[in-house]
Amino acid sequence: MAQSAATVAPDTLTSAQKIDMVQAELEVAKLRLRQQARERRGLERVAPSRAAVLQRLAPKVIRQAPRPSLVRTFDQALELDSPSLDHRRIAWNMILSEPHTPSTSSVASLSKIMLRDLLMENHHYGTMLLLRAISSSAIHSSMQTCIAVEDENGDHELLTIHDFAVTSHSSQMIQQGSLFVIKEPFFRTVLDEACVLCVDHPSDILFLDTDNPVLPRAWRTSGIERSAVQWKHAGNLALRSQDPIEAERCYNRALAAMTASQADDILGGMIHRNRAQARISLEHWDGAYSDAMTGMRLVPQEEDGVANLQKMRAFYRAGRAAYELGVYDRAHSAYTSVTGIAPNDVDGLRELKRTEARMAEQATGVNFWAATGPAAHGTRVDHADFLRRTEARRTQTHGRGLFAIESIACGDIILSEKALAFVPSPATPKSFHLVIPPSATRGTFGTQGNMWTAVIQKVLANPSIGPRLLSLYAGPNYPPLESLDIPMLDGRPVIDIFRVENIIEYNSFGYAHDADLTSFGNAALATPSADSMDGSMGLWSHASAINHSCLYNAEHSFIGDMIIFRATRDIAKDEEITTLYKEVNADYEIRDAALRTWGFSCDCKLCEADRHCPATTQRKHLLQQVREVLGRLPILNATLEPRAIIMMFEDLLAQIEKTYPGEFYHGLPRLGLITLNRYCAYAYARSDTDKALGHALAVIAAHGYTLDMTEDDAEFTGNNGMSAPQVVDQLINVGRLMERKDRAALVRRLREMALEMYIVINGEPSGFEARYGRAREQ
Ligand SMILES: C[S@@+](CC[C@H](N)C(=O)[O-])C[C@H]1O[C@@H](n2cnc3c(N)ncnc32)[C@H](O)[C@@H]1O
Repeated sequence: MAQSAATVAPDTLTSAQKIDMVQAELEVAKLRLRQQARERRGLERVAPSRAAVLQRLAPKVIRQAPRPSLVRTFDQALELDSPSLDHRRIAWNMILSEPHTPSTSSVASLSKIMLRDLLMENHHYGTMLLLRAISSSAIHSSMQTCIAVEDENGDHELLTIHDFAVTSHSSQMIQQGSLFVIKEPFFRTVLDEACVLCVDHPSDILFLDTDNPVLPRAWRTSGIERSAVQWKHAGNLALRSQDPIEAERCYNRALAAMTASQADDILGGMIHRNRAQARISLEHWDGAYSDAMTGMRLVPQEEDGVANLQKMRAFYRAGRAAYELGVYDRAHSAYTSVTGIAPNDVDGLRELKRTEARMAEQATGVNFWAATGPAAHGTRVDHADFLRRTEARRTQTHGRGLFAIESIACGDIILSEKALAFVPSPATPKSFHLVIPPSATRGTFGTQGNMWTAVIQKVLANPSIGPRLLSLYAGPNYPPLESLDIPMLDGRPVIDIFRVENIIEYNSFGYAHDADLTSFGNAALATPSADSMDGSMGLWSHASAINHSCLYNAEHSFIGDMIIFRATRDIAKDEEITTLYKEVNADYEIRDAALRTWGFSCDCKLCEADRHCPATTQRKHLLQQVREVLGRLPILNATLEPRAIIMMFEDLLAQIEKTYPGEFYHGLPRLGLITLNRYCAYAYARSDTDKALGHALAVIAAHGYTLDMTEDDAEFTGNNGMSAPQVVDQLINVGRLMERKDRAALVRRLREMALEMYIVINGEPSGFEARYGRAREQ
C-alpha cells in the first residue's frame, strides 16, 4: 500500500476540519498522480539542465540546521525561507511510490546505468547509478529530503530520499559533494512535475568515501593512504569532539586497513572497544555489544592494572548494550565480570543491582503500585518486560492470538511490555501530520509519520530486533515471511519500508493524554479530546498478538513507554487474551465501521446479537435521538423544568430497553442504556435516593455486570462485564447513596470494588483519590 503524508501549518481550523480538507485534496491528487504515472510509464526521460534542476529545488532549500526533528525544520522552512510556499503543492509532492521491494542485489553484481538512460515511471532492475550531490538537503516533505545530483556524464536530476535512509550519514543531511550509489533506481512521477529519482528503502542508497575504487577517477580523491593507527587516531578525535557517526566510520576504516592477524591483536582490540563506545552513543546496541565482547577477548592476558582497566571498560560497554536491548542475563554476566575484577567498583555494583531489579521484574512483574503514573507520560521508564504468563499461538480464524499459559485472576497483570519503538506526544505540537494509505479508507494522524521513522531507525541500528518486528501482522497484502531475520547486503540491513508501514498501521497503539489528567490518566481510552491529534504512539511486539473482542478480558493502560494489560475477569489457562482496539460504540454500525479499518468484523456474542436482533436498526435511530437531545441539553436546560428533561430521558430509556430483547441479549451488555441512566442517576441524587440507586445500578447492568448486594457485602456476577470508568463512577455513587442507609460495610466493599476496577483500567491506583476523595473514617 502506498501512502501519502502531509504537514500543514496550523491555522484557525480545527484538526478534524484540516484533516478532512487535506484528505479530500490528497484523494484527488492521488487519482491525478496515478493517471500521470500511467501516461508516462516507459517514456524516455526529458533531460533537464543543471539550472532547471536547481530551479526546481530552489523554493524548498532549507537553512543548514541540525535536525533531530525534520518537522521543526519543515515549519522553519515555511516560516523563514518561503512564506509564500504553497502547502498544497508540498503535500502533493509527498505522495509516495506504489509499494515495491528493496533491491536484493549487491553493488558488485549490478551494472552501471547513466541518468540519460532512465525511463520514466520505471524501476531499473539489475543496474546502479553513481551520483554526486550538487546541492545540500532541501525539504521535500515532513519525512523526505530532496537534493540535486549529477552523474559522471554531467547530466542532472532531482533525488528524493526518506529521512531514515540518511540519518546514518555523518552530516545527518546530505551535503553538497556527497557521493553515493543508488541500487536499481526508480524514476517516478511526482504530481504535475517531471519524474524524480526516488529512494524509498534505506539499503537502496550507499554513501561512499571519496577514495572508494568504485567511483569514477574524476570524482575520486587519491589522498595519502592512512594506516590503521591513523584511522584509529582520527576516530578517537571524532569521538572526543562528539561526532560518533564520523568516529564509527574511522574505526571501520581502521579495521578495514588491517590484515586479519592484525585485527586480532592488541590494536584490533582497542579499535573494537572504541567503536563499541561510538556505537553506544549512536544507540547501535547490537554492534556495540559484539564490539565490546571482541574488544574484551583481545585484551592481553597479563593480570596488570592496564589490562584490567581495558577489560572493565569492555565489560561496561557490553553490559550497557545488553541492558538496552533488554537481554538482562548478558548484562548481568558483563557487570558481574566488572565487579569480579574490582569488587568495590561503585558503578559496577550499581549497574549490577539495576540489572538484577530488571531480572526480578521479568520473573514477577513490575510493581506498578510504586510507579509514577501519569508523571511518566512521554518518558522511557526503566523497567523490564513481564511476558511469561502468555504466548502467541494460531487461532482458528483470527491469525495469531495471545493465550494465557497459566490461570490469571481478575485484576492481575497479564503482561507488561516496553515499546519496541515509541514516539511521545510532542510537548508543543506546531504542525499536524497525516498519513493516508491511498487504497485505505482510514487516514492516520498525529505521530504516525514520526513513528515510521522511529521504527525503521531502531531496526536499522539493531537488526537483532528485526524478527520481533517482522513477525507482526502486516495486513492482507503482506503474507507472513519465511525468514524473519533481516538480511545484510553491502553492510546494510535490508528492510522493506512498505511492510513496516503496514505493520505500524495494524499493530501500533496510539493514545492521547492531557497533562492535567490524573484520574484514569494512564487508561488507553483516556483521550481527553477527540480533536487531539498529537498523541503518543508505540509498537509493542508481544502485545501485538492480542486480538480484539468487544467482550474483552483484558484492559490496557500506558505508563511511559510501557503497556500494561490487566485481567478484567478471571482468565483460565489456555484462554485467549482479548482487548478493545477502539472504544465500543453502542451503535453497531459505527462500531463495525471502526473495526473494519483493521480489516475485520468482530464475531463476539454482542456483535452477533446486534447483527441478528431485528430491533438493532430501531435502536440506531433512538441512539441518534439521544445524541441530538444531549447536543441540545444547554437549550433544554434553559427552557424546560429539570423534571421534564428527566421524564424525556426515562421515556427514551424505556424505548431503548425494548430494543434489547432477552432472547438475544441475555447476560450481555446493553450499551445503549448507559448514557441516559447515568444522567438520571445524578439528576435524582438529591431528590430521590431509590430512583438514583435504580439508575446507577442500571448503568452497571448496562455494562453487562450484575451487582449482587447484601446488607454488608457486594459482588459482581456475569462473565460478560465490560470494565469502564462509568462503572467505577457508579460503584462509588451507589456507595454514597448507601451511606444514607447506614450500610458502612457495604460502602467500604463498594469502594474496594471501585478501586480494583480503577486499577484494571488505569494500570495502577494513582488518581483514584483525586477523583473520588479519601475513604471516610467509619
Ligand atoms: C494487532 S493484529 C492482532 C494479531 C493478529 N491476529 C496476528 O495474526 O498477528 C490485528 C489484526 O488481527 C486481526 N484481528 C484482530 N481481532 C480480530 C477479530 N476479533 N476478528 C478477526 N480478526 C481479528 C485483524 O486482521 C487485525 O487487523
